[in-house]
Amino acid sequence: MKLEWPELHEGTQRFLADQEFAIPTPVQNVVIPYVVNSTSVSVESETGSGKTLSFLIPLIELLHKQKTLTGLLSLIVLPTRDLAIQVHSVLVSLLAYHPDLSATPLLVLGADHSQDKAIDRWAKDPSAPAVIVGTPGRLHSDLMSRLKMEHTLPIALKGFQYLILDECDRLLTYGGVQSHKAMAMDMSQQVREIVGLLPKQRVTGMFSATAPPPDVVDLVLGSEGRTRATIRLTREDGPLPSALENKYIVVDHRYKVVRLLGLIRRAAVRGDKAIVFVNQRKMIRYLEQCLTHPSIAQFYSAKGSGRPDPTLQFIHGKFKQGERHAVIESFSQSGSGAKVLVASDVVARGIDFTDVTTVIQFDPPTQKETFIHRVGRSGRAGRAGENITLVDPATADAYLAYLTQTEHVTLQPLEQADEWWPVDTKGTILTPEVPLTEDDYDLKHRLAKTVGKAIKEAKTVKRQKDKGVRVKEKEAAAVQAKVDVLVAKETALKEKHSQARNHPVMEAIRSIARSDRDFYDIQSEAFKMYLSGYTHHFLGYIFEKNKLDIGGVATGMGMIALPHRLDEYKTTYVWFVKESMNVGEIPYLDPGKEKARLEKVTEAKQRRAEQEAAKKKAEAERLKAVKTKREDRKVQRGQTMSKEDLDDLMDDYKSLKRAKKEKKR
Ligand SMILES: Nc1ncnc2c1ncn2[C@@H]1O[C@H](COP(=O)(O)OP(=O)(O)OP(=O)(O)O)[C@@H](O)[C@H]1O
Repeated sequence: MKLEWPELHEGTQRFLADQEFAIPTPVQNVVIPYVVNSTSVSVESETGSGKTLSFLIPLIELLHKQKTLTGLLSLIVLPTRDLAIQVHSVLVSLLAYHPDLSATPLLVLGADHSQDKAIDRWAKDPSAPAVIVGTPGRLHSDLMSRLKMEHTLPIALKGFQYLILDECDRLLTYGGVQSHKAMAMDMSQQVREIVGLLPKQRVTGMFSATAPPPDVVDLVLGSEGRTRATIRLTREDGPLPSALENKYIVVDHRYKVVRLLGLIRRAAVRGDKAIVFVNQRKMIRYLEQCLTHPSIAQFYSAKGSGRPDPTLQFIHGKFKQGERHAVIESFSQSGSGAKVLVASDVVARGIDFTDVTTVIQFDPPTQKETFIHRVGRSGRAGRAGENITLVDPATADAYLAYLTQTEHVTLQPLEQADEWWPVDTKGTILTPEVPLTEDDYDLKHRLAKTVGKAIKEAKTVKRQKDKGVRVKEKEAAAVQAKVDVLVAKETALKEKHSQARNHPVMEAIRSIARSDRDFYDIQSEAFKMYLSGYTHHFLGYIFEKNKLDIGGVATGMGMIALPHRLDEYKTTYVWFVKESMNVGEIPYLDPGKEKARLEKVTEAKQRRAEQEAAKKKAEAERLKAVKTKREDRKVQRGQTMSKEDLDDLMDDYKSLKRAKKEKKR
């Protein structure tokens, strides 16, 4: 396939020359001519392949073709604000080369009011030519509803030409994860309603690295009588760019954080730019507290390599838009030394970070398509890149097999993995002393099933013996021997498990937890969320809740105690060494917070003491009242006998005597 730019407007040619884009990418090569000729397209093309310009360049060409530009000319819908900002900025740069096009590029985003005035101005006069880039929520419930309510939609849509749905599968379907379902269903409904309002005579472009199902495409593009093309430009042998290397490391939950420090050190030593994808934002908060702590930062230092220590940044969906934008901008800039961004999936799709060399998946993604999008943050536009996915021994085989068979992505073990552990201040590599093997893990699960059963069996035999039931001695001894063997194995394995605690990184994390209440709270929250989030996985048959090594997760996070409420997980075999300290006594480092906490503790103690004293007093009064009542009754009873009953008794006695005398006579 010969790659050359088609005949484009002179402004676009200058833009491409300035960007030094000598030839189009394959997707641009195919898509641009279709759209310029008013053919709707559904495009599936790998991450980083240049889809953005494949829809923006023809937009400009279409605008040039139009005689008069009026109202909303094109609508570009994207699933996240960051992505919308990015696409809007490319559009603005491109339009700058076309001063003769009088279309205003507007950005319509939820929780961003910087463009409110411009949007308001346009909504008041929607015949003004505009191209709108936005996210579904704000477009649907703000802009479109307003135009509908003010009956100006027909004016606004008079000159409408081109609808673009980028990351269309995310916009129109949900990823199959329950926790996100409600939100994503909402988004797809909003998008469908927006599409329903637009003129049927239009060009539509649907773009993603992971196409939605054909019925969803039909719904948007129309199945019959429309000029449309389905373009699939992914490689035959897999959906990922060929320059991407895909690797994995098997790591027990106990060593997951330790291993992450090792991989950050690897990035530092090599001067990489890496993104670490983590499933939950609370875990990101925990990692932020943990990794940026001075006692932990030493473990991933690049000391001795001649390179500076890495810069760490963090991002998740709860960051304010301004902060999010600042992090994305600063991470995108190149600089000396390694950069590591610990991120949630908020930046998994579409964000065009420059020169990301490595993607580390701390957790396997919970949504099907996310793997491809996460990995696609590196190896963009033909550059080299690598993906390192962390898998735990219990799920490794099944997960890797799933990736190969269903996603057509085969991961290779990370070479020289033994080197990539944290270091101490002298530069010595802190390899775990007792790495747990897959066999250990299997054994643990077998023991979980057999030890309890064997102990129960032995108890039944003992009970029968105690009752005098005759039990064959040989059989009883065999049952006991079985118990002894299993318990010995269990003890040895437990010992091996608990030895993981001795790793200096874990000791350092526990030491923070013992002395910093904020850290302890964040850590406990992250742990709880990790457990509940573990089940919200589209591969629930691989990531089974009752097989999760809870004790391992807690140990690996450097926890000193397990949160109380783990009832839900009682089926799991939890091996965890709890520290003897009373966690209620962990202080806040912030003097103000600690003072307030101590005051609260004192108040609570005082309140408890007062309540106790009041209770005692009430009890004493009650007892006293009961005693008095009893004594009163006794006295009362005594008085009645002497006054009335004794007289009666005497009378009875006298009359009896009299009667006897008379009888004798
Ligand atoms: N013709 C070209 N030649 C060289 N680089 C290009 C060309 N077109 C685009 N690029 C660059 O390629 C990078 C990736 O482009 P883009 O963000 O459009 O990818 P994408 O296919 O949308 O990726 P994703 O699926 O992750 O959203 C960008 O940095 C862009 O500037």
